[in-house]
Amino acid sequence: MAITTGDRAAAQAPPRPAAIGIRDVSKVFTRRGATVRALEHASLDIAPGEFVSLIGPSGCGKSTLLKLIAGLLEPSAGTVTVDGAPVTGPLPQVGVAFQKPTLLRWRTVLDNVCLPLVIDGDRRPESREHARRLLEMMGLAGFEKHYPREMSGGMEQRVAIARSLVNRPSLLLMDEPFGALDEFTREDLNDELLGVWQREPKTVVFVTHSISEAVFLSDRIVVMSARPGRIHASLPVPLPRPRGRELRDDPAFYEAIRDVRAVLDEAKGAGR
Ligand SMILES: Nc1ncnc2c1ncn2[C@@H]1O[C@H](COP(=O)(O)OP(=O)(O)OP(=O)(O)O)[C@@H](O)[C@H]1O
Repeated sequence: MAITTGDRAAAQAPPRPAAIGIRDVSKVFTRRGATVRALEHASLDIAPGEFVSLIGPSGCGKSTLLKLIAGLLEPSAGTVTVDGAPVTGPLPQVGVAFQKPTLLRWRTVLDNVCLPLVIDGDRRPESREHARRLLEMMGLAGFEKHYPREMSGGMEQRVAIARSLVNRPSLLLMDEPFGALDEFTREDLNDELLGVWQREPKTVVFVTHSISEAVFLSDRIVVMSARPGRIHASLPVPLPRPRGRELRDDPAFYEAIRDVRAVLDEAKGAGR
């Protein structure tokens, strides 16, 4: 099931209307008189419900692209739309999860998950119940009253993911959320994330440095090249769903990893 150049071209145009539209977007940073072209002429459509990973060499603009979609940065040129409307700031339908879980030490696990509800002024008991259910889905039933200091790194990250989902975002942006975790914990969390995504379908954009993680999770992998950051290829992942841990022993999984690695090597060359 090799990924061909034809697939790459076809993947540029998903059949459904876009949840995210990135049109000829460039981002230039200026710091102490120096200019960094972080992203140049990036165009990409992401369909509703699609799980897309961004992968590429360090500094190729993955986080920048994610922050542009999140409304945390403004493009220097081009437009970013979410659900058809131009992004001008953070949006209520967008959840974000970053590499550091950044939990509030003085709040319990459940109160950390409920923080976005407090910010939204949502005091409904059913919303708090939803927070409990998310903790359960993330394998943390019984830990509601614990404090972050009593949790491991992997458990803290599970809490952060439950928090990012609590106000039922239709779009979830994740920037290397499992990058600091050991491989076993990362695989467990990949399984749990897919479980939640299958139960509560939503569009996900996921930044990672791990090819196997990107293949396991994604419908499509967008490979970026560096200096300046550009979109090099868009690769559909030809593996059926639902995906469970047995997939990690499947030769088709390794074949897909090999194909993505080859394109990533090509992208690294393109950036030099
Ligand atoms: N706020 C900023 N000010 C100046 N330069 C920035 C800023 N944010 C990012 N950059 C630069 O833009 C480029 C792209 O950065 P970005 O963090 O998007 O890359 P990345 O692909 O996510 O990197 P990594 O894989 O290492 O996390 C880098 O050269 C970085 O130094």
